[in-house]
Amino acid sequence: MMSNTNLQASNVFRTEEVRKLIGNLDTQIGSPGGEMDPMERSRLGDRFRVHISKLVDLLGKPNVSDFFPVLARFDLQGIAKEMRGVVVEVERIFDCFIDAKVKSMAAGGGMEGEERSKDFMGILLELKDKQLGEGSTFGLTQIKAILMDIVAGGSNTTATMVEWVMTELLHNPSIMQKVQQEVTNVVGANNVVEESHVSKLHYLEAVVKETFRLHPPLPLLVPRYPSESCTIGEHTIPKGSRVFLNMWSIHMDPHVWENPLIFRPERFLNDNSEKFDFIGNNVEYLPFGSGRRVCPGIPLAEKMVMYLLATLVHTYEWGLPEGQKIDLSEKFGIVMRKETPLIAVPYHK
Ligand code: HEM
Repeated sequence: MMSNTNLQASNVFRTEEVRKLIGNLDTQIGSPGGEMDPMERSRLGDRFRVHISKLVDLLGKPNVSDFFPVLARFDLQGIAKEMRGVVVEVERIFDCFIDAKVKSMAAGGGMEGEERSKDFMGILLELKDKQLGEGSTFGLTQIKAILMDIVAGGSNTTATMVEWVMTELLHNPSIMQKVQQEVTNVVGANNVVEESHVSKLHYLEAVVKETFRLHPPLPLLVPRYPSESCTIGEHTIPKGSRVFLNMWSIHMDPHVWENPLIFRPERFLNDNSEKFDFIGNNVEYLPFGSGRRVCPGIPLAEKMVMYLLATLVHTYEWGLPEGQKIDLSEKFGIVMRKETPLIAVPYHK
């Protein structure tokens, strides 16, 4: 699903969404936005965002049952009950999306036929229909489970990272200017950013990498359970124990990073650009994890974050609402979000 060919084929959806966002922002020039039209709010996508955000919050909530499994059946904090409620809502929304996709595929896939059916949902429905051999149990339940993984793993993280990068850019106006200059040089002052420009935006890439270092989106990655007992340094890790890797702390290690608390994208330029990639080759920098559980969504996440940011900084000047200051505090959770959401004001250039 994340192959170059498939991502290329789904480019049209990303472009459509980014253009829609710009259309929306054009109506909010000079205002902090945030207030959504009630009709908009009731749309499926908005409901979906609320539920996914709640689901991610619940996943990261400290649960006494994790420490005393014998208490799990009592669900003392009501987390399991609340989670079941959210999952039912999300499943209902998936059902609507699946129905709509089945109808559109039956009708020939819409405007560009083949091309338009090449989104994730289209690929999964095709797999279901292909009957993956004797005894295959790949049905709607499995499709919904995969969608849950992909959407929960992909949407909140991507949105959170765009918000963190914009926060750092507003906090560092000279870096914002350099990014804008780079995008203008590559794209042209009067042209619109296309996804194909993204690979040429090296300074923006360094800004994104530095933001991932300072604000790793999954600060503890996903937990590991060693299948055999092992010894690391002086520590024995018993088989089956739950191991968390604290990437937040590794990304701040002064033995690895000079002045680790300073936002300095230059540390990711030139030779360091390849040394610190996203695919988990360097244990000092793992914003997407590493090994068998490395994030499978890296190619899509990289495209989306870069494309969206390049478009936002190229289309508008940005400021804060009157009298407000940037708040860089983090809110701990499975995804590390901002303590207070960023409210930024777009201005015409
Ligand atoms: C900026 C965006 C994203 C960030 C920072 C991010 C980060 C991560 C990290 C750190 C992990 C855990 C890796 C590990 O523990 O080794 C992970 C897992 C995962 N990510 Fe992402 N991710 C992003 C976007 C996406 C997207 C767009 C998708 C799907 C389209 C996705 C799907 C997943 C899935 C399914 C897993 C679980 C993999 C497994 O447990 O085997 N992610 N992600």
